[in-house]
Amino acid sequence: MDTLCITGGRVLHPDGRVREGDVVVDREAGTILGVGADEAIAKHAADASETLDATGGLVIPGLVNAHTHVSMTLLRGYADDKPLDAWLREDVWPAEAELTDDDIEVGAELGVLEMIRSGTTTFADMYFATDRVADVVDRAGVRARLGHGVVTVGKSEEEAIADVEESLAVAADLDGAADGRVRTAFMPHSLTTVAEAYLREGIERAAAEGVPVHLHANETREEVDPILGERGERPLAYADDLGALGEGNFLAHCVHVDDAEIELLAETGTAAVHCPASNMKLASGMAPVQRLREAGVTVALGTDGAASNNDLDLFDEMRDAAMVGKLAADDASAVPAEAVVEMATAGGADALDLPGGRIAEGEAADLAVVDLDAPHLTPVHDPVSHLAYAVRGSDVRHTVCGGRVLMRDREVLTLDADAVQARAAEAADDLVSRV
Ligand SMILES: N[C@@H](CCSC[C@H]1O[C@@H](n2cnc3c(=O)[nH]cnc32)[C@H](O)[C@@H]1O)C(=O)O
Ligand SMILES: [Zn+2]
Repeated sequence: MDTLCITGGRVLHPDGRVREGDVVVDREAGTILGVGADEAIAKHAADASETLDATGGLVIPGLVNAHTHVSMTLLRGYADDKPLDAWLREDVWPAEAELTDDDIEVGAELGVLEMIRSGTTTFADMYFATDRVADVVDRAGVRARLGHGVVTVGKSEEEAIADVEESLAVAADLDGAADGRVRTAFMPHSLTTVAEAYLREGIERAAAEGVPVHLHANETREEVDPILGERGERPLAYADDLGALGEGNFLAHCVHVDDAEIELLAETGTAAVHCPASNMKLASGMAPVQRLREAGVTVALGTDGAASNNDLDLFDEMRDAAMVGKLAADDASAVPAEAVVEMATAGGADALDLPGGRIAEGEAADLAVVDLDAPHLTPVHDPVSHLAYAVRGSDVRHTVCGGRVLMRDREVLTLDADAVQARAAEAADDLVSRV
């Protein structure tokens, strides 16, 4: 059998425990054959076609970045220190109006490169030129749920309809691309940037095709108040009425949600993607992560775009989520280390309804090996604590997705890192000069 064996390290199991052992992967199926230290595993390890050394390291599920705009890497550091509305209208949207499809592809390459180098194997992306992002996912070997973001405010009826149609068409056409590693969703930007008629029709048609829905929701007070004022109902009651809540659907942010809205998410099986760095940087607010989890809502983590973060390192998100979660709950025991690790792994895979997120027999072989042999990670009282509070993306030694090694000893094998960086820097300079 064609196997990959990750040997000599410790393994993070789905129950949150860490044990010494090897992970054996069926490279053809892309799934995990076995985990542990018994004789059968040892025999597999001896016969492996390919081996990754995890000595002194910790094998974890590949991380899941459940909300980003990956090509926004080109706008990293372009506009900082503004609230969401002004940031979008004054800086981001004018720059995005100048983006070419080639720019989007180059930005996606840069973002995916950064994610592979920090142990992320799976992401959800809302942007445009989605076919170009899908090409990058294909080449780079990662997994993604992709969609075309719809905005109708400020557009003619014709343009608005075209945007909705594009999002539905992209969801139908790209689903299953990259040998099934690309899945799709219908992605209206938010409840305030897409007019009701378009939301209603688009969501209904997506649901009829079994296509999931992803949007920004309850991110800022400025977004909640108009809905409350004009409709006399909370945004998630409106979202429910539109059919946007349900199993397989996932909402970014959920910062300003009240108890009834949390209950709605839980009842309908809608997942929330917490983006703590973006929420802090744009001063959007603090999401009630502890309360969401206690209510039984699936909570995942997202970086949001690199222009509001400003990186795509999920280890930062884990740390930020734990820190701001405690502050928001006024309770140091809220959002503990094991919770953020779960959110970045199994929670993300569940929210996106994609394989991965758990190291166990039969699961997708999406893995990262974290090197624990570093001054900032010494001593190791509790590896899970380190994952949440001390590990950085640059501590990731190897990254594997679907049984394929994407990074070995910090060398990315599927993308030419130097060329990607050079192309992206040039494209970003060009872009800014056109704005
Ligand atoms: N087809 C749309 C594009 C929507 S893509 C998704 C959009 O979300 C924007 N975005 C990035 N981060 C955030 C955020 O935190 N909240 C809301 N929007 C964001 C991003 O810049 C991009 O314009 C159009 O023609 O404008
Ligand atoms: Zn976003």
